[in-house]
Amino acid sequence: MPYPPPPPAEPTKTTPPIAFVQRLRNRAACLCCARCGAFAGNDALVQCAAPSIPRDGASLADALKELKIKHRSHGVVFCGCGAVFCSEACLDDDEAHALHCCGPRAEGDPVVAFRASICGLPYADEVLLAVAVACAAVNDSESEAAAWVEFALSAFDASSEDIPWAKLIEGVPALESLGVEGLKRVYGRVREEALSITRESPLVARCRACTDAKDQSILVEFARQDDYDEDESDEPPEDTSRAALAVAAAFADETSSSDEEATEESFASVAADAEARFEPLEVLVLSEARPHACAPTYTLSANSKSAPLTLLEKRVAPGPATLSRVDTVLEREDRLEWLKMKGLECDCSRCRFENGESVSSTLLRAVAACAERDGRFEDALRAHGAVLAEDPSDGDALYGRARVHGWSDKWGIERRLLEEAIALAPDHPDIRKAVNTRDAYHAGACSSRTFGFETISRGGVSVWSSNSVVSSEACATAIELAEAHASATDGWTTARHFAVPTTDLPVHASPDLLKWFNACLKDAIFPAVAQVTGASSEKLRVIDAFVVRYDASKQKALPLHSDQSEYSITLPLNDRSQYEGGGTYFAALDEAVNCDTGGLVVFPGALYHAGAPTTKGRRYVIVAFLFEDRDQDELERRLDGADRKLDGGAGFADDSEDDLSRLLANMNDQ
Ligand SMILES: O=C(O)CCC(=O)C(=O)O
Ligand SMILES: [Fe+2]
Repeated sequence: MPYPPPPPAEPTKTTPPIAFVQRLRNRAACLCCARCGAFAGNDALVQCAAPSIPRDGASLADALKELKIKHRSHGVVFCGCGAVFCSEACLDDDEAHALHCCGPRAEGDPVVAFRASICGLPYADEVLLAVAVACAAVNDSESEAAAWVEFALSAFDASSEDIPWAKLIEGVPALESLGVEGLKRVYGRVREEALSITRESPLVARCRACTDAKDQSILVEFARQDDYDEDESDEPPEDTSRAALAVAAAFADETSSSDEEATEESFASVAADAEARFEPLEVLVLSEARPHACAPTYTLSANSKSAPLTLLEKRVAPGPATLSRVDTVLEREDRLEWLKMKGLECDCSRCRFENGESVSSTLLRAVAACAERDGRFEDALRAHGAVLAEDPSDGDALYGRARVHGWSDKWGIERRLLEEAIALAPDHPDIRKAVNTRDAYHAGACSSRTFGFETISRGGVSVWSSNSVVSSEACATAIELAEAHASATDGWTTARHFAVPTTDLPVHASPDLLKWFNACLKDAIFPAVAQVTGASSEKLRVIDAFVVRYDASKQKALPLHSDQSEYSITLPLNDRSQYEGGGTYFAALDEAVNCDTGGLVVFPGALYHAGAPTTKGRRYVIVAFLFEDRDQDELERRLDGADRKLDGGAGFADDSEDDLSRLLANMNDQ
């Protein structure tokens, strides 16, 4: 990718939420430590078990025993009531939990009865959360929870929901001071104010981070059990955890060498849609203090140990730290509707901008940034456009406008806009960097060589592979250059690609490697890609190119993903005798495609693919993201005047910046 994706979240201030809710049978199947919010247990085991375990706490431990998981060795601590903790310390520390815990309680205890009666309610999580908050408040009058409860009591009408609060009070006399009315109010407030925080499924993240071989083999074994998820409820089967585990299975050492076929089978059958099917973890956080904005400056995200308040942008608008009470993806009317239900009105900069009012450039930056984060690219362009209307040489907006086109797969337009941007804001560091990357790679005339390719097709999907495109001597040189550069600098990077980071080194970071690669592009790679895809070799362009290093004892694989490219290539640099496994796995083909040193795999970037695990040794491969710059033709054709008549004479009389923008906008529409 030519740019980093939306800025990596930078935790600036940690504000622990008042309470976490544990969703034992929710769709996301994730458990958090009831005390600190850490994902309970070592990795995914408990989370995986969640769909199949009964909600009432007493049988949780039994259910897990049946699953033959030695959960204690994974650091999970269960309270008999069904609450899960990450450690004994957290269990001991959680005084609020101790208050309403029904673990040591006998069958028929009012608290047990209370839990049993709420577990079927659609808002059971919020009820539990309200109980946790109420308990924390009566336990510690200094706590944030206490202040929050006080607020709820003073400012909220009792909720009419039919929940047996009296039973709870019967079992937890300390709650008597709040009374049924008080508990109702707290609950009502929780429902109104609880903020749903979504984030990437922790399960996926965990699987990704899972490097311990022992854990992996347990995960794999678990993924293969057929009967663990039998669920007698009417709900549709929840197999997302299995899917995640199948992804994890693909990472496992033992199985990929001893029972490769079985692993590949389970991997292929479920992993393709695994990520798409995960519902993100929801942590409900109560946060009355921070004002709402539809393009907030902060977000709350669940981390491994806490829920940090995260600054969304480095260059944020001045003013108070804001959080959004609504999903920022919603249209204005829907947001207002939701806010109304929460008793809030909104007059934030985003609402005003969307209402046609004028908003300062500083605030528009936050509006644009929020739109970019949400993937609302049209909205982002409107906001960048409004900044540029005020100041046509605003570097941030010029860069933002180009970047958004890149993210929308309009790489040709992105290039033109970068050209325009560098002319208007030559000192802007991001624009300069993007232009330098763009200009680094070969573009133009290529050799007319042809290569022997095998086409692997299934269900309308094709991938091409050739065993000899670049010589093995040349490939050995590339490895030497890459390693030499890595040891002379900061080494291999691991965070250049946000969603699926590889251990890699950008080709353009090393002048020698770049020179080597450009010669390969011109002489072999572009002609080869053109040969199989039908693209014009002269119009092929590199979006990004990097040397990836897989190592059986370090990063051995890459999860399923699609690339931001029209075509992608992988070019193995070392001999197959130096490693086992490896190759590019294609979900649609259900096959990992690999080739000899200097060979080439070419595929459409949109195809769902993964880096198959390198199970032994080390594997080097060059990956490049490419596109065919057809827009150049289009631009020339239009500027030639060919379209002026069609445009009724209103077309592109000169190539002023305005006309270029219009032209680009027109091309956008096509
Ligand atoms: O290693 C491979 O074969 C695939 C790498 C890949 O897909 C990527 O880096 O985007
Ligand atoms: Fe990829």
